[in-house]
Amino acid sequence: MLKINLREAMHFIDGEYTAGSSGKTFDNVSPVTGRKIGIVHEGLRPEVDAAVSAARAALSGPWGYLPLAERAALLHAVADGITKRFDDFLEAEILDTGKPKSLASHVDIPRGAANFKVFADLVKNVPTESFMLDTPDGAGALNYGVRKPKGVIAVISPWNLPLLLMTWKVGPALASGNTVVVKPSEETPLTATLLGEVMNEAGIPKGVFNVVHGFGPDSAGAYLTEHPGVDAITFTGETRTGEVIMRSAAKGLRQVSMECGGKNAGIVFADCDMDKAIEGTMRSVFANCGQVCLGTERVYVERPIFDAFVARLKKEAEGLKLGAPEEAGTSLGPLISQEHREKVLSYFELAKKDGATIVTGGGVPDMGEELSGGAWVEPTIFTGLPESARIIREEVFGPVCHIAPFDTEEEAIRLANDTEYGLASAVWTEDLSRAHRVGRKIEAGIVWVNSWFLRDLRTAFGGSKQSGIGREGGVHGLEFYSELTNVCIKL
Ligand SMILES: NC(=O)c1ccc[n+]([C@@H]2O[C@H](COP(=O)([O-])OP(=O)(O)OC[C@H]3O[C@@H](n4cnc5c(N)ncnc54)[C@H](O)[C@@H]3O)[C@@H](O)[C@H]2O)c1
Ligand SMILES: O=C/C=C/C=C(\O)C(=O)O
Repeated sequence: MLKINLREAMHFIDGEYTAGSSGKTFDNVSPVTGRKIGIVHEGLRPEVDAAVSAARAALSGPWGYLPLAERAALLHAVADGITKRFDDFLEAEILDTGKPKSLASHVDIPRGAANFKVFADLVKNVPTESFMLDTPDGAGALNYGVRKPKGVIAVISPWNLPLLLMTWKVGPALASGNTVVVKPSEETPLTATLLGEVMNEAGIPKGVFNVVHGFGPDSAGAYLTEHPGVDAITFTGETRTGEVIMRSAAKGLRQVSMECGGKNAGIVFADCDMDKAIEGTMRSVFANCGQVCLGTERVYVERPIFDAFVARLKKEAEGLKLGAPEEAGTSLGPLISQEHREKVLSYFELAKKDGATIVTGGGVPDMGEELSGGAWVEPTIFTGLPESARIIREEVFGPVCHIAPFDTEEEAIRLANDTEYGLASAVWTEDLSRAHRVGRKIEAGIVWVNSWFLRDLRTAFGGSKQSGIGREGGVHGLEFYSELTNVCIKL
């Protein structure tokens, strides 16, 4: 089935794969073994120029004239194409990330398809506003809103859920009639590359979907976000990168959507269902080796159940099976890279220096000869740190949490909110009134009660404070990806 070569990731520009003209490449390295698995062509200004030109031209080509129902049907064909090529996407995603096959096949790839279906359906069914205005002559005027595409959208995406997070933006952008230039993370180029093939197979006109590979600064990412031919930028990644991109977007007053970092709290009340709280907290701390922006890095547990909770989480964490993606029973893969492992391990060292109690983990596991070059770390739990410790304040993005006790509901809310981030939170309680009370008081874009990462794509998604700007998902995504014109007709 696979026509493209996963060992040589090319740009996808104007419906064609191309190595570009920069002549520069970089290595794609397996996080599982540390070995080179292929090369990636690096895009510089000429490649970005070509992709943006193709995307601009496509706006006034057949894509620009398609009736909405046909555009939606094409996006369904893209979703079906992903599903048909499920194994190819799985292979590509696993090669890049090293995540367990079970995780990628249940979360990443199905969501890649869903992100096209949901927004294709939504765009057909969302109304726009309409107001009748009284006028002195008594005849009145009719106002109604018309949604139009914004134009060329730059999509800058990260490495942790590469297909899921890229299509989460490309789906609504295309559903709204835009064209896109995607700059996937340099760590994970493959599923975006493969998507080009699916776009062609589905019949998406050339130039509508483009991919340029490369890094951020002085590379494809910076050149794309600075490009005057880009009308809006949607970004997922670190808060500090978001700041740089906002500066680029200021030139020409281009709109941004920012989905950035988090330092999310889990709050476990003594009245919780302990089994649910343990299962959910395990996932929220360790899923994808802790590399989920919505993940819990701070757990606050009501004092009467603190010791029991810590003991159970430790037991579960020690039962996780680290291993290669295809190995049966693997529940935890490696981190994305050696560089990221250095960062995570440096936080472990800081925690130890600050006097943390190591409940479990805290180091590098022995994975045997074959996997010794991979970016492995032990699932880790700390307790006993003051709230001022850096590992409690800064996003680590690894398989680690700190657990602290609390005594009152007010204290738990204060602790959860005591952060410069505001992305997500998970609250564990069987008390319905408390769930509502606490849910509203958490300063975050998303609060889950008795669940985590339970996604309904019609809902608003995004972060408050330094976790982001704006909301995507459902109609909120369509707001960002379209330009609303009010037509006022004097009757
Ligand atoms: N809020 C969310 O929905 C969400 C989702 C996933 C990840 N994240 C966050 O993403 C981070 C992890 O991802 P990452 O390490 O890939 O983030 P990152 O900010 O390092 O990189 C994200 C993307 O930005 C590009 N980039 C970097 N510098 C750039 C520049 N100057 N100009 C243009 N592009 C540039 C990168 O090449 C990459 O494609 C974490 O902070 C995590 O919390 C947030
Ligand atoms: O790592 C962050 C996960 C983000 C998830 C989404 O953007 C989503 O589920 O739409």
